[in-house]
Order: sequence, then C-alpha cells, then structure tokens
Amino acid sequence: MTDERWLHALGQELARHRLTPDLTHHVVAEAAAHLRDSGQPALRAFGTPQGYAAAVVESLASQHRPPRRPPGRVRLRASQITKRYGRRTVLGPTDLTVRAGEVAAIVGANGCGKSTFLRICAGLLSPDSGEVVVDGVLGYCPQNGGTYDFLLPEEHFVLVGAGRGLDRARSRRLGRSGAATLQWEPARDTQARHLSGGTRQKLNLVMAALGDPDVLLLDEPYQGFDRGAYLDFWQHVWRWRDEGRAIVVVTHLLNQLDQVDQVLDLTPGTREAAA
Ligand SMILES: Nc1ncnc2c1ncn2[C@@H]1O[C@H](COP(=O)(O)OP(=O)(O)OP(=O)(O)O)[C@@H](O)[C@H]1O
Repeated sequence: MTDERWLHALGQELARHRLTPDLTHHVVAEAAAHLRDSGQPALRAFGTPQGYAAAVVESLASQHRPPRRPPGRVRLRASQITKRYGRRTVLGPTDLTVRAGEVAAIVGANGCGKSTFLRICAGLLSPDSGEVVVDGVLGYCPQNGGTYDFLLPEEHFVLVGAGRGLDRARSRRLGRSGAATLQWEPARDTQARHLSGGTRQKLNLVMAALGDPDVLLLDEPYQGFDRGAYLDFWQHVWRWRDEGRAIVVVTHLLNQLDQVDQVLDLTPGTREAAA
C-alpha cells in the first residue's frame, strides 16, 4: 500500500469513527509529516490505518476533560509576523491570539518555523514585519539550552525569581515545589551541566512557570521526560489553563490536540489557526 493510499484510508477510518473534520485533517497531516520526516513507510511506522485510527480514537476518548471556564482577556496577540533567514522565508504572515484561560498548540513539520515563531513571541528574536503584544508577565521554556552550566538549580530559581520580583527564599521554595510536581528533587550541589537532558528540561520548565506568569510559551518542553513526567506535564498545562494563564505549546504529539483551544499549523500551505 502506498503512503498516499494509507493516509487516505486513515482519513476514512477517522471519519467513520466520527472524528470532526478539523481533527481528522490534523491527525492525517501530522501522520503525513511524520512519514516525510522519518522516511519510513506508513505500514511500518503506524501499522494498519484501521489499527492506528482505533488507537487515536481510544487515546482521545480516554483523555481527562476538565471543566472549562470562559476565556478571559487577550494576553498574547501576534499579528502578521514574517521572518526570513537570508533569502529564505521561514515564516509567512502569521497571526495568533491567545486569551487568558486558553491553550494554543503550534504544530507542523520539522523546520517549518515553530521555534522561530515562539522566540519572536517571547521577544527573543525580531520579526522582519508584524507585531507581538503581550499583556502581563511572560515565561518561556526553550526546546533546549536556557540553563547555565555552572549554576545550581536553586541559583537558577533565584535568578528567574529576581526578574519576577521574588525574594531568594520564595524563589527557592517555589522552584523546589515546582520541581517536586515533576517528580524531581534538585540536588543542592549539582550544577546544571551535570544534569541529564530530561532533568535540564524540567529545570527550564520550572523556571518558565516560576511565580505564575500570565503567558507561558513552551517549546516542546517535555523532551527527554519519562512517561510519568510527560503525563504530569499535560496535567500542569490543563491546571495552568484553568487558573487563567494563556499558554502556547509547540508540540509534535497528536493525542492532546483535541483538548487545546486552537491549533496553529505552520506547515507551508496549511497556515491557519483552527479553533
Ligand atoms: N539563526 C538561523 N539562521 C539561519 N537559519 C535558521 C536560523 N534559525 C533557524 N533557521 C532555519 O529556519 C527554519 C525554521 O527553524 P525552526 O527551528 O523555527 O523550525 P521548527 O519548526 O521549530 O523545527 P523543529 O520541529 O525541528 O524543532 C529551519 O530551516 C532552520 O534551519
């Protein structure tokens, strides 16, 4: 079976299971992106279309659905953002508006500009055109990097806390309690350079969320997490949302997409935010 036929059959199966057209489109698009990126044939990567569709549907059905309260004021508005590197356009005009109490997912194939867009939203990179307006305190968790090799985790907490107006003791306390919710107890004498990749990402995530910022920008923050910490991460996302934060998560993972409020697909040719 060619990949094209496999993807078509997947779409039909998902529709048969009564998935919404939007969600069906996203699942098929993500599967196609994975096949392109991995170079694997569809049958080897996913098994039969019927089996994969059933697994997707089962995973969606088993999700915890927290009660929602209506979204609040606009916390992040990115308008008509464009970015080129040299002659190459990485981002065409891109818009995203996220309100308090909303989660937006940014998806798309490798290299389509997800991290670039998030860095622009975080104010770490200038767009060539367009504007980002953030209302409130912003926390950003990069895909990697972001930690200081020779500092202890607690020194990271103090550093970030100082930027958010917190004293040293409170920063340490909040950092340690944030770490505990990710099943991590930071050793008092271990510099960041000696932490595993997954633990460094936990440090990044704890820093991003320290002091409850209004806007959280998270760039695949769970890379290197084990399964328990990964599930904890999504529980945090839903809690942050219920507490009224505006959250943007770059993700490759399909099975949370039906719970987010909007999906911004940056794959060229599919540029739209689907509510
Ligand atoms: N500083 C830079 N100079 C030149 N090109 C860059 C620079 N930073 C990123 N790029 C290119 O811009 C494109 C978009 O990169 P970006 O990291 O935003 O993609 P992405 O969608 O986040 O990718 P991934 O899914 O692999 O994380 C890529 O082709 C990348 O190689």
